[in-house]
Amino acid sequence: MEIRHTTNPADVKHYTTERLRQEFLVGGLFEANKINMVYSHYDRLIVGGVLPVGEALKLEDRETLQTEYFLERREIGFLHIGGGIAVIAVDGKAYELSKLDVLYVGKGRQDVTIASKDKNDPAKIYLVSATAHAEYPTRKMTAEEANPTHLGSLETSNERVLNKYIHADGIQSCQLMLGVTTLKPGSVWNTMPAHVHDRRMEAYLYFDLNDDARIFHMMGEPAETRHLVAENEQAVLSPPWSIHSGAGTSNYSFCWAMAGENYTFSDQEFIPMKGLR
Ligand SMILES: O=C[C@H](O)[C@@H](O)CC(=O)C(=O)O
Ligand SMILES: [Zn+2]
Repeated sequence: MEIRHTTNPADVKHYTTERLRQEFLVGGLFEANKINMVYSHYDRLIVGGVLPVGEALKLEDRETLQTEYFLERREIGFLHIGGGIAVIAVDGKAYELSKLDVLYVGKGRQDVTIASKDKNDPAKIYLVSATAHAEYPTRKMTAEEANPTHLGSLETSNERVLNKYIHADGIQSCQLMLGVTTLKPGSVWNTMPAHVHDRRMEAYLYFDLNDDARIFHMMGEPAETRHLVAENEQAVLSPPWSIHSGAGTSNYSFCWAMAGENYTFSDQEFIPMKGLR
């Protein structure tokens, strides 16, 4: 899989648009019959996309991980982002996922395969994996079970619903946290006021955008902001020192996932508006 190394904020402020995209933007994840993954050295988080249209695809990359099996020292979350029903088999037990369902699989499960139930109606599955030291049970959660939190307002163009799946009060994990935020029609801003959490990195996957829609994803140190222009189904790797906020040309959804220290969703430092540059 592709490896992305870490960067120093003192250097990043000198990056061109192209270099920023090379380091932080991830595209092309969803290709027929492939599991495409990117290994970030920020908290060793792996993000990936799966679009199974044939035989079940096995989760593996021995060349990169140099372990006997993928989850030997890792845990993983799968999020169904659209299309037909997905079938994820974990050591022989099959779980069916529909849109916005999440499946967590803990350390130690040796055989994980991903397929579409109907090859003519393929599923799109996004995955996020972090290193793990202990085993937690495999668990599926639907959006309804994910404890929706209502945030923002239409007046400030950021009315949205935040669903937390994998976190301290939801699906248990070692360090992985994962959820989905969906903007209401007419709302375009996510995560503003912005925040940072130097204890954890974060990865976003933007989805449910039209082909012509774009997200201007805000990143950088609060007083040194930059942006990435993202398309549908592109991911952003957000360093722990960076804000992660976006404005779209329409409403959209995004998956947010975090790994690192402090397994507490509310461990965030909000940036006062006067602190943004
Ligand atoms: O640390 C938490 C993450 O940045 C997201 O949960 C923020 C988010 O989804 C939102 O405000 O809409
Ligand atoms: Zn955050």
